[in-house]
Order: sequence, then C-alpha cells, then structure tokens
Amino acid sequence: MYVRRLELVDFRSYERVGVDLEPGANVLVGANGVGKTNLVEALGYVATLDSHRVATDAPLVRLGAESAVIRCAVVHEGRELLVELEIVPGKANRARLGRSPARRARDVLGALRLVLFAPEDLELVRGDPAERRRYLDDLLVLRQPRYAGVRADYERVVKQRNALLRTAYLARKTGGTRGGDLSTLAVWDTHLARHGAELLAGRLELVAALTPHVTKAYDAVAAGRAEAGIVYRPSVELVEPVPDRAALTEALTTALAETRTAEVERGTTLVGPHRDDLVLTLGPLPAKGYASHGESWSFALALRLAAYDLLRSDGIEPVLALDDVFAELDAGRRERLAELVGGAAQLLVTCAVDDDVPVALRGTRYQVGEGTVSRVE
Ligand SMILES: Nc1ncnc2c1ncn2[C@@H]1O[C@H](COP(=O)(O)OP(=O)(O)OP(=O)(O)O)[C@@H](O)[C@H]1O
Repeated sequence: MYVRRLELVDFRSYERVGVDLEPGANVLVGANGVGKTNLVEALGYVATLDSHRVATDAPLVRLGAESAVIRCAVVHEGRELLVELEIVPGKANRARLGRSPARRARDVLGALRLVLFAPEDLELVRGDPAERRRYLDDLLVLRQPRYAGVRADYERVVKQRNALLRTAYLARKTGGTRGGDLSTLAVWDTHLARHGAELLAGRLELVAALTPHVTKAYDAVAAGRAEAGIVYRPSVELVEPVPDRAALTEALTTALAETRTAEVERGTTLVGPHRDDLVLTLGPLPAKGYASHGESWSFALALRLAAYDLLRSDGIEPVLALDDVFAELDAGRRERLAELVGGAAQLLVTCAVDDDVPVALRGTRYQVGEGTVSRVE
C-alpha cells in the first residue's frame, strides 16, 4: 500500500498544499517549524482518526479557518482509492470514499494503513496508561476497523455511567435529594460488561499476537541488550490469559458488583478496560521508571516497528512514517534502523538536515518551506 498524493486545505499551517508521493523512501526536509510533521500527522489522522500530538481537533484546523480538509489517494493492489476527510471542530467529521460520501467518518478506517513513529512516542514508555491504551486501540482498529465501533460504544457507556455516578456523588455531598437516584446503574453495568468484554477480548488477542514482534523489534533496534516484553494488566482478575467473551463479561460483571460501594463513594467507574495498562518490561524490570532515555526511546520505536511488522504479517503492507527520528540516533542505530525499514512499500521520513538520514533511505526528496512542499529533482 502507498499514498500517491496528499492534499491539504486549511490543515495546521497549510492553507492549500498538494504533494505527489512515491513508493519506497520519501524524505521531507525543511527547517524547524516549517510544517514537516503536519504532513505526516495528516496522514496519521486518515489512518486512525486521531492525531499523535493533540487530543482534540481544534488545533488541526488552520488558525482563522472553520474546517480543514485532508484528501489522499491511496494505492493498494494496483487500485487507487480517494479518501477525503473534513474536520469540523465540535462537530462530526465528514468523509468521502471514492466518489461517494461515507455514512460516518469512521467508514474510512482501513482505507489507509499507516504506522507513525514520532518523538512524542516516548510517552508510550514514560507516560500514563492512557498512552499505551491508545497505542493498543489504534492498532486494534488498524487491523480490524470494526473495533472503532466497539471502542466508541464502550467510551459512550463509561461516560454515561460516570455521569450517573457523579450526579449521585454530588447530590450526596451537597445533601440534596435530587439526582441521587442510582436505580438505572444495573442497566449500565450490563452495557459496560458487554462492550467492555468485547474491547478487552480484542486487546488481549492483540497483545498475544504482538508480543513476539515487540521482543524481536527491540532486539533489532537495541542490539541484544535486555529482552523487551509486554504484559496486559487488566483491572479485573482473569483466570486464563485469553478468556472467551462470556468469561470476560462474567469477570467484569463480578468486578462491578464488588466495587459498587467504592464506585458510589468516589463517583466514578473504577473497573473496565479504561482502567487497564500495558506493562512494558526490560528483562526483570518495568521499563517505566527504570529504563534509561536511550532504552525508553528504543522501546517506543520497537512498539511502532512491532505494530508495523504485525500489520505486515496480516497481509497488507502498511505505510511507515518516521518523524524526526534519525537526529536522535547514533550512527550504529541509524544504520540498523535503515536496514529494518529499507524494504518498506512506502516510507515517509521527515528531517531538518539531510545528512541525518542514512544513504540507503535517501529516495525521493522534498523541500518543505513555510506552507509549501516541492519535489527536488
Ligand atoms: N492550527 C494551526 N494554524 C496555523 N499554524 C499552525 C497550526 N498548528 C500548527 N501550526 C504551525 O505549524 C508549525 C509546526 O509545524 P510542524 O510541527 O509540522 O513543524 P516541523 O517542520 O515538523 O518542525 P520540527 O523540525 O521543529 O519538528 C508551527 O510553526 C505552528 O505554529
């Protein structure tokens, strides 16, 4: 799979820009702050409907504009598909696939499979569990787009259940009588257990498939230092490593009953996949709190390379984007990384200085200026 063309209107710093890309390596060069990351961020957004830099859509729209458009032509198995997304902050995104409007924006998921590694990914190792849950869920959706619906349903249930618990909590605190009614909580428990089990099952299956790829990728990046592992840590007790949906629903239902008093006391939902973590280990130690800067960086890179490898083993070779990566690496690691990714169907590399990019990856070159991208022949 590769992106043949990318067009942006009012996205980030770009008023209007278009760039034809090539299979193989594409190197986007430009001074700091000219908009290189904005280009790969736009493609990442098409792949996941999510930005790797911001949690809300407003910063993606150019200052002073009302909406942003990302349009890209994706070639897969010799066929070209046009994907268009209009981002309207505060409203649902609009999307087109080919010539037809999509019913929902999430219908575009699966059209572009792209794995992006960026400096922000250090947070995968050092940051809160939410970062690692997002990594897993984005990958889950990239592999099986139907999980976008599962994820959205689960998030909606948690939000509504939390609103109910919070209202009761506040009513109790203020001594009021209104809003303290928890009679519908049992209904929300049922929904939470059902959608939560679905999401949890997806994550557990994903982690089982991903683990050997993470170990292998870290070994390749860090050259035989401690072995890297990943362990899914659920907020409920599981008897088997990958239980079936019914067992997971049961486990969540039991855990909700057990924590009911604490949840009512604290006014929030304390069990479910939104409280889980993916623990990263280096040898016998957790990476978080123990790994050095270089090890953390290698682990974050290994997580992305493992995602790329897993998607590739599913049968569709994804696009790989490396944002500002090479400047962080010493010469040995640069060469090792170049060897690992050199064969990608399409590789997008951003950098401020050409010399940072290993010779083997210097394919098609683009000069990025303020609001412009031009190919260097
Ligand atoms: N919504 C927006 N409207 C206008 N400009 C924006 C918007 N969001 C970001 N920018 C501008 O885009 C620029 C950052 O672009 P980007 O992050 O792509 O830079 P870069 O070329 O990757 O830089 P570096 O090499 O430093 O990583 C900044 O100058 C920022 O002010």
